[in-house]
Amino acid sequence: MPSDVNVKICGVTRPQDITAVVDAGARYIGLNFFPKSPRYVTPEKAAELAALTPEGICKVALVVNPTDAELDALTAVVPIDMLQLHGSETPERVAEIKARYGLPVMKAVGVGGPEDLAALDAYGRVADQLLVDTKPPKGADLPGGNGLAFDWTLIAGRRWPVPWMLAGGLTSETVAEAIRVTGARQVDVSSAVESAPGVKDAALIQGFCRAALPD
Ligand SMILES: O=C(O)c1ccccc1NCC(=O)[C@H](O)[C@H](O)COP(=O)(O)O
Repeated sequence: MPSDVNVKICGVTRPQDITAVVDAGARYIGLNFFPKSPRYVTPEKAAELAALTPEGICKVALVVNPTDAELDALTAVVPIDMLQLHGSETPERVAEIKARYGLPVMKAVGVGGPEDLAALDAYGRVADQLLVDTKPPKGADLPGGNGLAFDWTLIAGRRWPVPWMLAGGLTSETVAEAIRVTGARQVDVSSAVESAPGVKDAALIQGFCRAALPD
């Protein structure tokens, strides 16, 4: 197991989730501002969670095709460290948001097949990080957080000029293999560390991080 793996626990909603993330050794938390998500938090709730998050844990704001007004309102209230764009934002919009807010931007790209790999190369030239996630199935309610994995061999050996994070259906049973196949140094999880949609489970978070992080 590589010694420099980082874990992102996405979709924290309660103070005890922050404690679980810290105790498990994860380095990122995802604050979900997508209203249709069971992990959605208001900016006010997110500000409370951010205040409980120690230095050294990266606070990532997850948004989907946000307007400038939405980002203005969010960043005025929540002290975030990174924006995660999880919609159909173009590379030009990514650059625009980076310039306007002066925050690092992680662009999520859905992978379903080899036809999706060119987008990773394009966003890898403008975003600060990539989130390599599973492309949502047709008709899915959510653009992410579906608990579905993609074929990791599609990205085996591929590299981009920016750090990247593997996501999509990872579990404590599969994350070590996913890291081995893809060479990922950062991994992201939401569904598999929940006891119910939107309810993070400390034991599952611990188990996932134990499986992903070196001894
Ligand atoms: O998690 C959500 O509900 C969500 C909703 C809308 C856009 C993105 C969303 N999640 C993005 C993430 O970064 C997830 O952690 C990632 O897609 C992996 O989720 P999972 O497959 O459930 O581990």
